[in-house]
Amino acid sequence: MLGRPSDELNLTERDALVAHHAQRLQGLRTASYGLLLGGVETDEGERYRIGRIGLSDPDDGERLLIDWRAPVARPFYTATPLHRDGVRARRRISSTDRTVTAVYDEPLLVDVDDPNDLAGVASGDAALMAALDKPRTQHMGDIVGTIQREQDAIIRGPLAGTLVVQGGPGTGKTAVALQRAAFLLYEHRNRLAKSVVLIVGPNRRFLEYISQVLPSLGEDSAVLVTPSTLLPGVSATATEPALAAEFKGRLEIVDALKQAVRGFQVPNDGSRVLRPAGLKEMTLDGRLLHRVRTRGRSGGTPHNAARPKFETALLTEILRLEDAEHGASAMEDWERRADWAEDPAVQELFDELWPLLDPVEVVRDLFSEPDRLDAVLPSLDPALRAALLRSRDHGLTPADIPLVDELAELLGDDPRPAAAAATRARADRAVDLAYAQNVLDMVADADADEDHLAAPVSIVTAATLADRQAAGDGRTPAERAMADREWVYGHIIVDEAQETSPMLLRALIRRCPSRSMTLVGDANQYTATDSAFTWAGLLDPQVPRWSRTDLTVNYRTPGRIMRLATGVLRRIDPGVHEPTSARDGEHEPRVLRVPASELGAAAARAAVEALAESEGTVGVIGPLAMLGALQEVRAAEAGKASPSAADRLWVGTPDDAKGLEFDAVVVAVPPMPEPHAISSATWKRLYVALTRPTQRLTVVQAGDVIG
Ligand SMILES: Nc1ncnc2c1ncn2[C@@H]1O[C@H](COP(=O)(O)OP(=O)(O)OP(=O)(O)O)[C@@H](O)[C@H]1O
Repeated sequence: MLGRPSDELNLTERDALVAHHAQRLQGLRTASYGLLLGGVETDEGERYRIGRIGLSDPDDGERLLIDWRAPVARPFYTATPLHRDGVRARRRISSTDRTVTAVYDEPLLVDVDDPNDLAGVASGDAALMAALDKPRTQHMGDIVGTIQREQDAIIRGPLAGTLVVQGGPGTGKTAVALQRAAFLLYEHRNRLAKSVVLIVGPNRRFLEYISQVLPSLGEDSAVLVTPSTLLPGVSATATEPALAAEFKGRLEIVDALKQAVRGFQVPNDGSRVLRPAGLKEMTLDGRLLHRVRTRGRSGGTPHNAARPKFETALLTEILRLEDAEHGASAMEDWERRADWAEDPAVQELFDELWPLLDPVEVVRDLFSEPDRLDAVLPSLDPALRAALLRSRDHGLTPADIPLVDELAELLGDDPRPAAAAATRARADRAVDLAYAQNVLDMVADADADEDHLAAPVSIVTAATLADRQAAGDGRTPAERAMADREWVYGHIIVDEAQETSPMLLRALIRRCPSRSMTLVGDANQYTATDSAFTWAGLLDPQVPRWSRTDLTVNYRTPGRIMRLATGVLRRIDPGVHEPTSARDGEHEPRVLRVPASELGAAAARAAVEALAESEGTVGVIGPLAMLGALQEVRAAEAGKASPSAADRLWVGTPDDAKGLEFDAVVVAVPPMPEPHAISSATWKRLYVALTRPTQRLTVVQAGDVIG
């Protein structure tokens, strides 16, 4: 078969089978936690049980469980007494791991004017309330049992096009975005399992926080990155002034980068003297070099890929000079070119006049060499210029990453090894694809007798298997996507999307040119600059058509706390509409005023109290300057009575806290200027901090800006 030695074939077949079944088993195991979500009874008396995955009886093929994403499961989420969708009763089941903890029955065929009937309907809310009141852990849970109607419409929205989901804090944007990823992977499995969904979150802690959601829904064809880790092999660990970051995020920088690359192509600084081995020296004058540069640039080939074109042009000029000096040569042109190309002096000239460039190095050069920066951005404001310039060994910042990506495009690959490798890869791929199809046919035969295990994880296709085959190391499509800068994803989800700069959006569109994207975020949580954020401002220049849906119910922050938080937001926008809290909560927020010198100690005391008050998570949110002291509380707690205390305590800045939530939150507010002098980004950071709790809030402030 396909000319492979039979031993190798058997081994690979066995590997493919083992990998396939191991993946299926893992999916079934994961789905078995909280497997049964509930069910519906239709007007015709039919009953459907809804589950995390679909299952059929192996003996008679009867459907035992319907996958929550199947169209017939939809009324489980959307039916209400007013819009029953043919359903007369619903049952929701809550469970912890494999134990059922509560059953909520909800008749929908009711007289909505009869209070007795409505009592039954309220038990649907009880399931939601129970879910909202559950203590939080370090990992976000899925909401598959209690998705609300307005959320369901977003989750099941079409794959094509760009969808913006705008919603205030706690409206479930992250939860909905992840459920949507799981839905799309189910609905468009053939396409997305291969092409993979990219999920972009604000920071590493956030990715860790959401990391369990997709696996718990049986999905693994997703890659999770932050804007700092978007590019394989490059990561941004340094920071820079907001002024510089904002400027680098503008689309205008693309022209500057193009100019910067041109700055490396045959510098316009006079003539060069070539000293070939054993021959008379030769002067390459400015006009000649100009011609060579023009030919190298012709056709708009990326810089590195254009190097052979430049070399050919330079050699043509050298031959011409040689002919002029010594008369026409008897040797063939190609022989003479080959001879010259091997001369070390010529090679040195190639490297000097058209160096092969690395995108990271170009970024380093551009922002550490004042002359280079001035050449491409001649009339920069002095403060901005100072903010952009840094030492050459300064680390990359998140705003540099889209620039590195842009430069990678402008530079192209090193042409020499790549050309040969690409041809080889194409030939190998054809063989691997045919081979993988054979293995799959065999797996399908082996599966015929266990059809009931409707695969909860990605179905292995010939291309997928071929991909792993070609990679030679059993990597999944997600792993391959993560390692490939040029991977084109099937769909992109961006969380905290209000922080996306135009340049980052450009880099993301490059990874999904069809613009099949879901962007979730909140304009009121935009903190990168003091300007107001609008979705149209971000999207219109790069996404011709996009639609927007708003989420309006806050499932996290109790009403009592939300009122305090909204007061803060009204300082910058008196007409702002805050989301309505799903519950009012039981604990009034506490606001304590302390001398500035005692702020750290007071926040630490409040954190210890909060840890004692509940079993849940506690977040301490404060300014960067205070974090060291607060981290010490965290360390001290590790040694105290409750073994879980240190694990339950998190400490960070408002920016770190974006997207996260805690059962209890302590916000430390340092001394502030008069309210009118506080920047809008600072007010928004306070708003982010105050909206993180699910139960309790303590504000410890050195002034009186809160309350
Ligand atoms: N339908 C639901 N059922 C149960 N819990 C829900 C539901 N919708 C949202 N939640 C919960 O509400 C909390 C807030 O959700 P999420 O973090 O997704 O909000 P967000 O809009 O992303 O907030 P922020 O903008 O503040 O980051 C989470 O604990 C989430 O699980």
